[in-house]
Parts: sequence; structure tokens; C-alpha cells
Amino acid sequence: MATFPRFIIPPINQSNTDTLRHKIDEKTKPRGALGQLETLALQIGCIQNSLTPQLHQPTLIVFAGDHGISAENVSPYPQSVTYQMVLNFLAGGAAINVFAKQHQLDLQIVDAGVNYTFNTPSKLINAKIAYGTKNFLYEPAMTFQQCHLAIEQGATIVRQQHIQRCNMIGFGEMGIANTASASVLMHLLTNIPLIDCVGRGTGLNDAGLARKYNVLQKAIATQQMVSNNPLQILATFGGFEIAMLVGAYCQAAACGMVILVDGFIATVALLVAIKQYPFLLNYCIFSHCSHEKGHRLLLEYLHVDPLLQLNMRLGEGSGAAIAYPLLQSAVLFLNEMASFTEAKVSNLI
Ligand SMILES: O=C(O)c1ccc[n+]([C@@H]2O[C@H](COP(=O)([O-])O)[C@@H](O)[C@H]2O)c1
Ligand SMILES: Cc1cc2nc[nH]c2cc1C
Repeated sequence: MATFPRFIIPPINQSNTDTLRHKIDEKTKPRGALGQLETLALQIGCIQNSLTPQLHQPTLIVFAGDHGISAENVSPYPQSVTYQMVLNFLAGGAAINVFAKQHQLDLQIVDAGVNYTFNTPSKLINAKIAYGTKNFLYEPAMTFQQCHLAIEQGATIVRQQHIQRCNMIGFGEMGIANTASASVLMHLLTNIPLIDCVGRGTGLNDAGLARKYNVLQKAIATQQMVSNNPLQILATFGGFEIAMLVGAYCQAAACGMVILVDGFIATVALLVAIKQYPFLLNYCIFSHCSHEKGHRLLLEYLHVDPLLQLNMRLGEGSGAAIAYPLLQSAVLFLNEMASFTEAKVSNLI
């Protein structure tokens, strides 16, 4: 039977909540005037169990993998774009390179299961499980062993970052057709109707969207998924990059890191992990609401407020990267703003 790898993810320590709230309220501003930045400061302080939280070695990890379901034309782009974009990441030419550089985020690229043999040596982290998943219209995307291994690999990669003093981590993904996979996972794990979980991905037209929906409906019927075991659902319909993200989230929370969540696929991977470890949600900050159809509903399902709404639908960690400065602002105001007493400003009457 499919058992989920074990992580110890405690609820975040709430013992400092009142003191943090008081510290925030004592800053020289009308009470609550920094809005969601105040919620962020409180959450980061609680995750780090500190009144003076710090963000060290902020890092983004992009996991890439290919999907057998791409053979069913569920994406307007060919599968080869996955490896070509990995090469683009390595060459520094993608959006995530530009934004990571802008905000001085360390960027790591992982081959979780791309259908291509990359030249070694390179900066690419090689964690390849296989040359893409199987086509889940006909058979499970991966074996339980592969799924397990991918989760463990994701965890190992995060553990290495933690050893290097990273305490703020964001995750991205790259994989042609992975919105198809993510839509099915979302549907099966939330019971939200499939039609509301399936979107245009990289830009399907109406006919393409209808085809994608029909393929996914047929795949769900064929695989006869009766269990609600998250590992079984992940192995049947997931991707290697999605499974690695699952392990990465679990390990990041187990290490007490601040986790920055990207778009639709990244949030679906988090959903898988949260089904197993519900306290994981407390460690997560939601960067943005993607334009991909299911994302808003998924964020509502999780009862979370994303920081940004820019109609982005790129993935590759881009939303996490551009939201990062808001985390910096939250930590900075908490640590550096004067209090009413320090600045001799009159407080509430
Ligand atoms: O993150 C998102 O919200 C998002 C929404 C739509 C597409 N994507 C990216 O586009 C690819 C998947 O789209 P598709 O159409 O090939 O399934 C994959 O590489 C994702 O990173 C990402
Ligand atoms: C060009 C391209 C870049 C991407 N980055 C993440 N997903 C992507 C999908 C495509 C098609």
C-alpha cells in the first residue's frame, strides 16, 4: 500500500503572537495601516519564533519534468519546450532568471524527470527519476517507488539549502502539460468539479480546452481512482516535478523555513502535501493568484489570501520571485520602524 514519506511538521509556535501583534501595533502608523504586510510580519515572526525575524539566503528552486499526457495534445506547446526552457534557465535567459537576479535570490534548477539527456557537468541538479511520466490516459503516470523517490529527492535538495543557512525558500516548476496533471489532482483532492479545475494552461483556444477536458475526464474514468490516498492520486496523475515539489514543501516546513508558493501547479503540489501534513499551510505565503482557471478556487479552498493579482500564468517560480520584496518589506518594518515611544509620537487616544 502507498505510504507517504514521513516528515515531522509541527504547528508553528504561536507563543509570540501577542507580543508580535503588540510590537506591530506600537509602530508609528495608524493601527492596521500596513494591511497585509502586518499579517506577513506576524506570520514570519511566528514561523521563526522571533520578534526580530531575518531572511537568510533567500532561494528559489525550479523543478522540471515531462508528462506522458502531452501526447494527447492537452498543451498548445510541444514537449520539447520543457528541456529547451531548462537550457534557457541554465543560460540565464528566462523570466525567472531576470526576476531572481533583480531581487538577489539564489536560483537552482532541478531535472526531476525531463525527457532529454543534459550534458554534464552543468549547474543543473540531476535528480532525474525517468525521461518523463507515462501517459495517464492509459496507465499510471509513475510507480509508487518513483513517486516516493521523487518526494525524497525534493526533500534532500531542500535539506541541502537549509544546511547552507537558507531560511526562506520558493518553488517553481516547468513541464509542458503539467496544468493537465495539476487539474486532475486538484479535482480528486478537493472534489471541486473537474470543469472548474481545468484551464487554458499556456494558452489553449476553446477547442483545445474542450479537448483537454474530455481527455482528463476519460483518464479519470479509465484509472478508476476510488481511493482518496494523496500518494496514490499523485502517482497515478502527477508529474515528477510535482512529486518533488511535494517533498520540497514538506522538508522546508520540517526545517521551519518560510515558504513562498508560486502559481497553479505549485499550489496543487502544496495541496497534495497539505492533505498529508495539514500544519504545513502555516509556513506558506501565497505570492499571487494565477490567471489559470483553477487557481482562484484552489486558494479559496485553502482559505488563503495571495499577495498579488497580476494575471500572470507563467509558472517557473516567477510569481514567487516578484512577491519576495514584500516579505523583505514586512521584515524590515518590523525590525526597523520606530515605535510611538521611541519617536515620541502620540498614540491612539
Ligand atoms: O503557474 C501557473 O499558474 C501556470 C499557469 C499556466 C501555465 N504554467 C506553465 O506552463 C506550463 C504548463 O502549461 P500547459 O499548457 O503546457 O499545461 C508549465 O511549464 C507551467 O510552468 C504555469
Ligand atoms: C515558453 C514557455 C516558458 C515557460 N515557463 C514555464 N512554463 C513555460 C511554458 C512555455 C511554453
